[in-house]
Amino acid sequence: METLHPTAKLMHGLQFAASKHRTQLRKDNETPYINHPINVATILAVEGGISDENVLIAALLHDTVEDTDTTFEEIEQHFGEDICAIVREVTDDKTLEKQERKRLQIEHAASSSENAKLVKLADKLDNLRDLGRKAPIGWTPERQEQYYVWAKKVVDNMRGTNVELERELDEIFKAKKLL
Ligand SMILES: Nc1nc2c(ncn2[C@@H]2O[C@H](COP(=O)(O)OP(=O)(O)O)[C@@H](OP(=O)(O)OP(=O)(O)O)[C@H]2O)c(=O)[nH]1
Ligand SMILES: [Mn+2]
Repeated sequence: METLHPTAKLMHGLQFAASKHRTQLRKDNETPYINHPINVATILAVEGGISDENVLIAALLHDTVEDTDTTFEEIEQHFGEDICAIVREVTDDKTLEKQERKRLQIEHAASSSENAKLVKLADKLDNLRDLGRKAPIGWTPERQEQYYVWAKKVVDNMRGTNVELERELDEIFKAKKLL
């Protein structure tokens, strides 16, 4: 793995994530799940101006452990400990109650590494954009509103990380009268 050049490593991340998420759809029940990790990495590169491949690859892999059978050992084996550390930081512990998981995201956001904050900001931005386009099946307007309110609390604990991404997030919060 270490011998791969940066673009090859990026392509491997894309392929690994696509393979792991291959059977999954987003909660709109029509979009292939992999679109989301691709969006998160693209937001970082194109909108956030991030060129650090470790961050972009971590973005591609960010939901593999949380939402598929992927283990951190596998990530470390294939992509090394730096990328694995970022993925670890942005992975929720799914054995916890949902309320506790949501609370911990707000808390952990503040003490996260800069790289993990970047991935988390882009993750929130893509999820909020998705929500604005088409809500997940079964989400009531109240549930949608709650997601915006919670996402803002997470984002508020990561301010000062990336001007462009925070500006995009703030436009969304302003439109929802949360800012
Ligand atoms: N807006 C939106 N979200 C969808 C869709 N499909 C899947 N998701 C995922 O749903 C998660 C948010 O749903 P919740 O009910 O709040 O959380 P949960 O899945 O962890 O229980 C996000 O997970 P996450 O990536 O782990 O992010 P986050 O929970 O840290 O924000 C998001 O990626 C979709 O079509 N639209
Ligand atoms: Mn995600």
